[in-house]
Amino acid sequence: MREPSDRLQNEPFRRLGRRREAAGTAGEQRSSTSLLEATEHDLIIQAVGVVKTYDTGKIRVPALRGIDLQVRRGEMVAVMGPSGSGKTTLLNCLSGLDTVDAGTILIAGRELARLSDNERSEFRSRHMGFIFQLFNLIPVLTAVENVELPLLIAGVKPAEARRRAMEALDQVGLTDRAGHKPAELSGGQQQRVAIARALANQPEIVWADEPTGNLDTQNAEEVLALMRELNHRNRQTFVIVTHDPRIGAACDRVIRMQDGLIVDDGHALAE
Ligand SMILES: Nc1ncnc2c1ncn2[C@@H]1O[C@H](COP(=O)(O)OP(=O)(O)OP(=O)(O)O)[C@@H](O)[C@H]1O
Repeated sequence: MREPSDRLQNEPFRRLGRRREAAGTAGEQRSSTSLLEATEHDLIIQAVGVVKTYDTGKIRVPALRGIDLQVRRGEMVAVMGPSGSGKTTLLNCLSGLDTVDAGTILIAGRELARLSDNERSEFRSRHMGFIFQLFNLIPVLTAVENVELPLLIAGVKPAEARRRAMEALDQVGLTDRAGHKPAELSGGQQQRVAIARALANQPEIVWADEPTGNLDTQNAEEVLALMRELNHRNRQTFVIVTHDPRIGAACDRVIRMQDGLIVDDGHALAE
């Protein structure tokens, strides 16, 4: 899992380490504590100087213009900001779905950019879960088949994949809908299946891009409550891109973006 040799390899991360040493405290406590109290092991996301520019041939769009960010294990953070401010790009870059032009990103101590495509995919399937606005369920498969598919692809034996998929459906309260296809489920139920799929491999970190964007108010509230409960119960880290202020209010902190920059990392009060 974690490769100590991958960690703290460059100066910005070493500086961060020294700041924490100077603070001299270990930290199992969450939220109101500042980053200075976090141990290196506590930080599941460390990003320094991340730059991403889309080059469409005709125009160059500077989507991320120098992002520094740290997220602690078990935190639930919202990424908010105006349309086009770079939220989805940030999520895609942090999770290794997209490449960056400059800067360094460590996830659970690993620098994904240094891995081969296969290693990166394997790392993602072992350590990360993804939840998208449009659920991205496969229509011809039942709920349980949708949940177990990534496990089968990751090489988990069928019986074990089915057991874990049913357990994940149980966690999201959908055991009785395991045999239903997506079209036979409500939008909120479909998103809960997608959450079960994201959780089935027990990832350390869950990335969600507008998870309630396609849901009515009641379903959105249920999905939010579910994510919060799972975050508390399993101590999984959630990074949620959202326009929904209720999600922001329910998270441990809100990271605000504007024009490709983080203009507020939500730690101002704590530091
Ligand atoms: N594949 C792409 N090619 C070119 N430009 C892109 C691409 N993807 C995003 N962009 C541009 O990069 C900038 C950041 O986009 P991004 O989708 O990250 O913003 P966002 O904050 O998630 O927006 P929204 O809230 O509308 O989803 C925008 O100016 C967008 O037009």
